[in-house]
Amino acid sequence: MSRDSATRIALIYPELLGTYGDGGNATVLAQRLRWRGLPAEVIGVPAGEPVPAGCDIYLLGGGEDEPQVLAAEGLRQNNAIAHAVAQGAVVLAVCAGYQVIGVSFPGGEGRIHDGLGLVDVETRRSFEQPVPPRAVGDIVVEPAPELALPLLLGYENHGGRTRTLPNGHGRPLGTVRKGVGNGTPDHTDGVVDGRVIGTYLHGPVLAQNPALADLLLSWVHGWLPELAGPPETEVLRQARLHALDVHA
Ligand SMILES: NC(=O)CC[C@H](N)C(=O)O
Repeated sequence: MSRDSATRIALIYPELLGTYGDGGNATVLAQRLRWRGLPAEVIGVPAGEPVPAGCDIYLLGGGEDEPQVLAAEGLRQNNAIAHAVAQGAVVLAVCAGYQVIGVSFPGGEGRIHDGLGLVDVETRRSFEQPVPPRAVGDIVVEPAPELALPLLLGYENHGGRTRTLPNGHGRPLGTVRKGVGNGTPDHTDGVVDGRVIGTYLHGPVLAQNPALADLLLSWVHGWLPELAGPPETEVLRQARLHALDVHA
């Protein structure tokens, strides 16, 4: 079911959660709507500004430890994103953003900080000894079958490891075929709970994975016309999978 009003895409605190170009996820979503003749509005929300209610999609990107703590403190103040999720909004949160939407995460100084509690995951520097090295490099994830998506490609750069709480809601985004992801013994990456997705895939992830972008958009719009490509994306995806020796 499409609608006439512009789809509103909120890009949260890009100066704190924008280190890895994840703001490109907003560009991809807006462009894939416009290519279908549907209006889109990207609303940048600078740190310290109130998060607008009533957006369709909220995007949080990756960041360094201290900016991540500041972002969580700002967002927790009235937890506008949690209210929006309760109204049906979609959230895509990457890396630091993923950690922030969870229940708790470590700051650079090692102290544990509260997250937004949108998903039942917790992040620590490690759940095992010895503490594993930082996860840096390419990551390929086989999405959970019910998502009906092709392989997800990206890169990761994080120290934290993230696990689902006992009896927590949500399921992993998928199984890691290359890389680290959540860094848990089940070799998963990310979480999906309702319309909220967290993942360790940077890239920006939606540029390399247009099918994931369209999944998020379908949660807003229902059915959407098929939209191929752009063709170079598929060429680059195949080249990357070949270089990583990962087969679909
Ligand atoms: N790339 C990131 O967003 C890093 C997240 C977090 N600061 C960590 O290192 O685990």
